[in-house]
Amino acid sequence: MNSQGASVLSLAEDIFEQAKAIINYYQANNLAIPTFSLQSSDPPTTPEYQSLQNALRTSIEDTQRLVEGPRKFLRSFAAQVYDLASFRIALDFELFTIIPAEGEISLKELADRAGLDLDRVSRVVRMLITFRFFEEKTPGFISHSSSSIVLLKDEELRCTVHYTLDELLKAAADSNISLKSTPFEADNQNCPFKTRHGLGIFEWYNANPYNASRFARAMAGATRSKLFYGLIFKVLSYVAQWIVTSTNYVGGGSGHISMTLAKLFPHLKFVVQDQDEMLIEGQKLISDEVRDRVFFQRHTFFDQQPFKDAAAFLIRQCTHNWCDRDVVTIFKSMVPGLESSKPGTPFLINDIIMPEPGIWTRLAEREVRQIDIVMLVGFRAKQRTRAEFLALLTEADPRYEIRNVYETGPLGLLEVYLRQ
Ligand SMILES: C[S@@+](CC[C@H](N)C(=O)[O-])C[C@H]1O[C@@H](n2cnc3c(N)ncnc32)[C@H](O)[C@@H]1O
Repeated sequence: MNSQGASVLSLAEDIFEQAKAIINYYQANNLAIPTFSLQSSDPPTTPEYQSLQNALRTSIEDTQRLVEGPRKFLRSFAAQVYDLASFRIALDFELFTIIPAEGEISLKELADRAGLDLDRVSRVVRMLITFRFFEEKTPGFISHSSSSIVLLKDEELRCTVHYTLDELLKAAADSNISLKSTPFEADNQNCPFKTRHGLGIFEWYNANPYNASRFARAMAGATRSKLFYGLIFKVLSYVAQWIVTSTNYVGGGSGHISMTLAKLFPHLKFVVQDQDEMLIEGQKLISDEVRDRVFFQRHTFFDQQPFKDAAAFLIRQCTHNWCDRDVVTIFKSMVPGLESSKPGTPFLINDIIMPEPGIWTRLAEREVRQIDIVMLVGFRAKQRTRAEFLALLTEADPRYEIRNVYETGPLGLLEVYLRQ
């Protein structure tokens, strides 16, 4: 049935069938069915499970919309500002890490240790309890819930939520000011982040090492995706068969991807190029297992690529930070590196490849469009479709060709070569 003809009852029937399919998946794969207990494990991340999950979430969302109607929806949609304010306070005052993994803490002790008065700590915590973050099983005593404990245990996820609710939320709030002041300019000097913080995002991180370190940890966690490793693995396995040399990773951040890939490909070396702050973070993360095969090099991708004879060049989640004009420069700067490597050296672009509207399911499309708007707020940049990538590559050098596109998941991969 198309969504216009959906009724609450037909949607409820869909929900029942979709929930059964999810339970069948758990049973068929011998997995424990999720509960709200602290021991409950994360849902699977396989494409098959994600498609079942998406279908059920879409039906639940549609049912909720029909039942509450647009007026009530809009009220709670706009009130998310206050939900986020509570979350932000809880993160800034470290409530997620002060509350112990096991047992309870009194609100009084929580307030003392957080350095905030009892009244406001209690109100924030009780607000979050309405979202199943934390529990108050004994009046006045707080414990973790299955939702909040992940923010205690997973530091990278905590960093992701925190930097989003800190520097990015502030910038997002000023989007209108930024776009009204320069409605026809789109680059990182004319973006909401700069309007709010006075500097472009990377200059700001260079000037704010605490935030840069949090951002680097967030990147390491938020983008750790099995699907990504699957895609890169596929292409590097092919490359690694016949070249035993270095893979060059441009804008490689702290080098966490290279470190993981170095473990998967023990005969490959990796050169991670980035700005100072990210490389310092990388030196902290590197383990002895890969120390002799992952190297760091300070390099801006706007300058000509100095690395020669690479097995592959990889740029991951960088082009989305830059406007078209800058991406053309990045692609042009890569040419000397490709020309000084063996013919057929791939240039791998690992980023979201935006779908044309309406091709993906509604929730899957929303997820990548949210990231597209992050790029607008942070950089006045964008996520690009395959056709948009091709146009910029061709403008940079007409010899560029896209030979393969892997776009089975949210993070895609373009396999690009310089035609001989
Ligand atoms: C969104 S992060 C992606 C990091 C990493 N590639 C990953 O996938 O986790 C963008 C990276 O681009 C780097 N960057 C920004 N400007 C750069 C420049 N001019 N040259 C090289 N790297 C740069 C940033 O420091 C940051 O590490």
